[in-house]
Amino acid sequence: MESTMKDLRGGATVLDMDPKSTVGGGVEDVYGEDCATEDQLVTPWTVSVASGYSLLRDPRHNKGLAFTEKERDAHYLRGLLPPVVATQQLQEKKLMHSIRKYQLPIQKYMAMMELEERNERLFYKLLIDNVEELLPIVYTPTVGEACQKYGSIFKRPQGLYISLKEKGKILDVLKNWPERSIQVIVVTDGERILGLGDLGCQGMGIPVGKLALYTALGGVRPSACLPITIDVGTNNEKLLKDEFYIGLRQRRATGQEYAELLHEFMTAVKQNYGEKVLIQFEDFANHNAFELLAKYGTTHLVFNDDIQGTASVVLAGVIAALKLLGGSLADHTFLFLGAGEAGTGIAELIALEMSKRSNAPVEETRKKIWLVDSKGLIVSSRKDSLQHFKQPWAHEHEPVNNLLDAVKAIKPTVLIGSSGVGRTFTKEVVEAMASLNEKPLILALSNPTSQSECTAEEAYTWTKGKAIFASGSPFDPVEYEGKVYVSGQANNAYIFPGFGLGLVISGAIRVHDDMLLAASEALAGQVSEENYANGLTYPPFSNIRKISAHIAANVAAKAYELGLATRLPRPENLVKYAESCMYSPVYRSYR
Ligand SMILES: O=C([O-])CC(=O)C(=O)O
Ligand SMILES: [Mg+2]
Repeated sequence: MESTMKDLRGGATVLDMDPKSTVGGGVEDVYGEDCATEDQLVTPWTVSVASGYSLLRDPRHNKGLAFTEKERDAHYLRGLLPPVVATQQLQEKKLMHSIRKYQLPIQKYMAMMELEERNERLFYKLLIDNVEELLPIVYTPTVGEACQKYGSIFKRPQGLYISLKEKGKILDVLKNWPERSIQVIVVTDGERILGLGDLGCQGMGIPVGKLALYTALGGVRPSACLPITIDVGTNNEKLLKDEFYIGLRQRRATGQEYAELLHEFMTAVKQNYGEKVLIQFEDFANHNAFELLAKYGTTHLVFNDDIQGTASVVLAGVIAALKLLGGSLADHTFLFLGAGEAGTGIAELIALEMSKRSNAPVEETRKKIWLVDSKGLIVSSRKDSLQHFKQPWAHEHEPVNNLLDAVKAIKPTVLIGSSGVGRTFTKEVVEAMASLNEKPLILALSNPTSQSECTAEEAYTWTKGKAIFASGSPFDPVEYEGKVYVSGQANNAYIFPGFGLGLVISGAIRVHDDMLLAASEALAGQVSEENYANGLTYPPFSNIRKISAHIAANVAAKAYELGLATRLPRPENLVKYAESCMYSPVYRSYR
């Protein structure tokens, strides 16, 4: 490869990245990015940038003060930067210092988004090195607030907007995106953003946040990630009346009009990116979420994070919790508050795992699992009026019309909140769980924090420290009677980055339920004795890249076993292979 080439006519510069460079980079970094993408990369090492000035404004390549003297000479940067040359470590220190000075999480969020727009590698360096501190900023819960305020926060487009106006032209819209070799798309239609409801076009914050985690936690390179918001209108009256609303000002299209737009989108994605691009559905309302997954699950590589990702992370926590609770999976009785995507998705995956472990048909194992919705316990006498996804859970029982009575009647060992409605695990409900169980397992999954079924403090104080508790949004440690309780975060962020990486590195063409079980087993396997000793059923996020590599390896192994993997030959050591494929945010040096 030639060293730096310059087109003297326009002062243009060609960034010829040194694949063996160790100056701020490393062999692992450079080869790492390549191996996950071999057959899809169209722009390998050489990238044209118009001038030194535009190099500084290109977030993918900008290094700010970290450009070396040699690079400043070679790439027309002389005089465009102050004299000092800083290391990436120093830049990181400076930025963390200034982010920590902000009082409000939303200010930190905006500072992080600005950084992503200015210097992508530095953004990921911060996020990876400070994951426990910054995850609640770029992701749940702050991302929820960011979506609510997206109209005023929004500065530059961070993904693709496909609205009803683009009907008939979606393929052309996809071609407007600058990157060609996309591996993961996260798409929302904004109808059920976390537990915050219909935020229409402002839901874009969610695919952007999820994909930042794909890169930081799962190592999928940023240029292979594409956030998409499909705008079919919104039924949120407040947004419809807001003069600054950024989306289509109409009520949601439904029925055939909706289905046709989604179908055009799904077809265009496959046509433009091939059949190995992963399409992750995120925060769709129940009816569309189930329908899209069923409709496209057999023709596309699709994954619904709220149904399948949440199910896999909760199953992992339950498997891990068996060490603390005792008994086998089938010895436990589960009660859910919420029978939507998350609730029924989790219930089905637990029933499936129970069936595999105890060699019983899934129709039998489902009977260990009960769901409560807004009308009370789901029982057989309600069957005819139930939506199809609730019907498998309509067991024989007399009607029970509230959660507290359901707890008393069913006597669950595990209570799971997935309703999207906050403060529904009342003191009476939690106390009832504690009176029934030596160690009640209580999972308050709804997001963001305002929608959590109860707080960590409530769970520990109301059970007098007996509960094993985890929540979808993070809570600080709680002190109760002189002891500190640290709760786990049962959030699909543990699963989807590694799960997606596993699909990508194996070249999988379909998602299979057994891959979800494989991901759960891998995550549960990462909980250490020390974590258990602290009452934790999830490992800390500080180890997430190692965790993701294990999840990816298990998922890829399952893809090979099921004949769904296309990348051959199968690497022998899949954990090592997954690790070697992960994006590193360390700067590259330019010759
Ligand atoms: O985004 C999160 O934190 C988890 C999730 O998918 C949801 O709540 O919809
Ligand atoms: Mg979600």
